[in-house]
Parts: sequence; C-alpha cells; structure tokens
Amino acid sequence: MMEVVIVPDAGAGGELIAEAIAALVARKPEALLGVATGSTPLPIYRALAARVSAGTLDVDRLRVCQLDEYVGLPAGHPESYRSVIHREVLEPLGLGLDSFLGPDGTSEDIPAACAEYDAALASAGGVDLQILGIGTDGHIGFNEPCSSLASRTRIKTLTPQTREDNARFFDSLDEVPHHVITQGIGTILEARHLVLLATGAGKAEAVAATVEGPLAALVPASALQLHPHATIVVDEAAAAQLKHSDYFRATYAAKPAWQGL
Ligand SMILES: N[C@@H]1[C@@H](O)[C@H](O)[C@@H](COP(=O)(O)O)O[C@@H]1O
Repeated sequence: MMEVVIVPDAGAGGELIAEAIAALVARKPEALLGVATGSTPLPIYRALAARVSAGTLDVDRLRVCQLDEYVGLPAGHPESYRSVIHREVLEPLGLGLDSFLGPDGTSEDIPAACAEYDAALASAGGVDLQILGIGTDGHIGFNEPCSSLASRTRIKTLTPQTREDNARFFDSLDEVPHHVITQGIGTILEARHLVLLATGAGKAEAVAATVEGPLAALVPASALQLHPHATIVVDEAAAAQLKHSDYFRATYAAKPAWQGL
C-alpha cells in the first residue's frame, strides 16, 4: 500500500529515511540506492553521512544511482546532477565513482545514452530503494505532467515552472537547460521500494493530489499508487491538504516497530 508518514519536520524525515536505508544496507550491503537531487533529500544524505562518520553505518559496498540529469551542461558543471550527487552523496559517504551509475547528459546520442542507462540499471540487479522528491506540479524525477505512466528513461522538455523552480541553482533563468534525461515512470516503478520525501507548504497541493487524487498522468507522482511498496514521508506543512491525515497518523502510530518503513 501507499504508506503516508507525517513527521514533525524535514530533519525527522531525513532521520527516518536514513534509518530505512541503514536497515536495507544491513540486510543487503551491496544494495543499489537511487538518489534524487533538489533541496528536499539533503537531510537524508546528512543523516546517512553522520552515521558513517560515527561508525554506526558501513556503506563500503553500497551502490548509488541517479534519477535524472540535465542535457547539455558541460561535463563537470557544478549543477549537473552527476556533480551534485558526487558532492552531496558520494563524497560525504566516502564512495567513489566506481560505486555510481548515471546517464550521460553530455552524450552526442541521447536516445542511446537513455537506453544504455535503463540496461545498466537492469544489469545491476535493479534499484532496491529509490528516494524521490516531488515538484510543485507533481513531477517525479523530471517526468513532467502528462508523462506516460509506462515511460522508460528518455529525454524530456522542462515546463517553464520547473525551470523557474530550479533557477535558484544557476546564475540566471537563461542558464537552466530546457532538456533533461529522466528515468521514466515505468522505470521508477521497478524499484523495490519507493520513498518520497516532501517538505514545506509549497508541496502540500502536489502531495494531496499524489496520495488522495486520481491516478493520472497529469500528476506523475500519483503513479506511486500503482506500486506495492511506496512510502510518502511528509512534514506537517506538506501534509496540510491531506483529508485522511488522521487515518495516516493512527495507522503509523499503531505500526509494529519491526516492520520499519
Ligand atoms: N529533478 C528534480 C526532482 O527530482 C526534485 O524532486 C524536484 C524538487 O526539488 P526540491 O526538493 O528542491 O523542491 O526538483 C527537480 O525537478
């Protein structure tokens, strides 16, 4: 089922998801962890890094893979998602590029790079746990509204809203690429466990549409309704428009601890 967990704040969400990743690594040290970029998942990466520094988590065999990427940024651009993941995830966890899988956004042949990435994920054994954020318009990865719910990794064009949302990472709006490579919704749904973190009032509408709205390509994150093991972790502000929040709180409060997320 789609489980909704309401946490007091972003830090608590980060700790909870880090705990689930630690439990995964304990039972499968060579797990493949799918990571998302953006501001929201940073508390997860900080919580993981703190465990590694404290010596309570060993991620030496963990593998990390990328959800999406800009097309056309020069190799090594600090805002390419490959660079961001290197900076925010791999380095703090003490992992090298040999632990990393991602599509090549600088390729001359983008369709081939997309197909190669889908094949690489499959031959790596598939994603064990995929961290997701959500766009204000309900996108996951860079699957913008009206993306096919069966889509594979492919090139997409960003909406003006997403380019504006992401302009804060660039010197100006003009520098935000128009095109991206993203795991398709069908690709994302193949991960064994999907964990979406959403924080802040700006995500409340998208979260309500994802959890309580109809399954619809217009709200790509609503595809999580199709997944047998999807967890939505939200802070109070992002949960504000959920009609069934009392039920979600009661269900989680009564959950046996051994089940984890
Ligand atoms: N491609 C990323 C998404 O993977 C991310 O979920 C979204 C939300 O970002 P933030 O968490 O910064 O709000 O931004 C980008 O569009």
